[in-house]
Amino acid sequence: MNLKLENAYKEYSGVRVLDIDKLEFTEGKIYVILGSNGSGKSTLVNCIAGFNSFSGGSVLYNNECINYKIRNSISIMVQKPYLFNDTSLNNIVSGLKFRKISKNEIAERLERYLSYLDINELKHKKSKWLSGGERAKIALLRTAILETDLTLLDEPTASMDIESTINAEILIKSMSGGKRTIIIITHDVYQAGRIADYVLFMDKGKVIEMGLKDKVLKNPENNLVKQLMNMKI
Ligand SMILES: Nc1ncnc2c1ncn2[C@@H]1O[C@H](COP(=O)(O)OP(=O)(O)OP(=O)(O)O)[C@@H](O)[C@H]1O
Repeated sequence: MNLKLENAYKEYSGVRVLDIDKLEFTEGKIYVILGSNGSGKSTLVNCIAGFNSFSGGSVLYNNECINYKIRNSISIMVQKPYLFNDTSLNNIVSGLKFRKISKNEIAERLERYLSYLDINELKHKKSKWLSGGERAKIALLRTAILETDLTLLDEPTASMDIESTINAEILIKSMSGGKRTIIIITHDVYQAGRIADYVLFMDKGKVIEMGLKDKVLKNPENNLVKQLMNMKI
């Protein structure tokens, strides 16, 4: 898959909160988006996924405008995931059932994906009883199991404990193996170092730095990114 944005922007009441000159995402790579609060990270992924809409500009997926058919190739775990009032397991497979995936295929994917995150005790629990980190694990599995060509993850591990975070990262890396592309938002620079191929840095709606992980994290060009990287503890 290839996703190209050009002059894509989002405005609320005339105020531009997202302003992308040119941005391209390519097949089989993990892109990590870092940046300050309110810099437009969620707006960007929500607009790509169709949860929100760009106010203008060009957004091409494999050289086509994003339409209903293409949306099936894109999945998103939003920042505050909504879980259905059902068991964890039913939440995880809900998207697959909606897409009419066969029972055998669902069983095979469940076995594969549940091996990454230990949710044995949560499987039959109703979502309303889950803790914040537990909800995040179910929401991540529900998104990952769809195996879409493009997966967008908005701070997927923000509420997870240390072990779950590392396991989630192993899952995320396995998802990208081969052709799938992952765009993930995080505030954890070390997480970016562990999983990214490319890192993007956003500020005030703009991408102020983008490049290979080592370049952006160790030798950035933008002054703000330089300052922030020097603040790392
Ligand atoms: N519906 C809305 N109406 C007006 N402003 C909005 C709306 N939704 C988002 N914004 C503004 O758009 C800007 C970008 O928000 P966004 O959620 O994309 O930031 P973010 O980089 O994901 O932040 P965080 O790191 O805090 O999650 C913010 O200033 C926010 O207040």
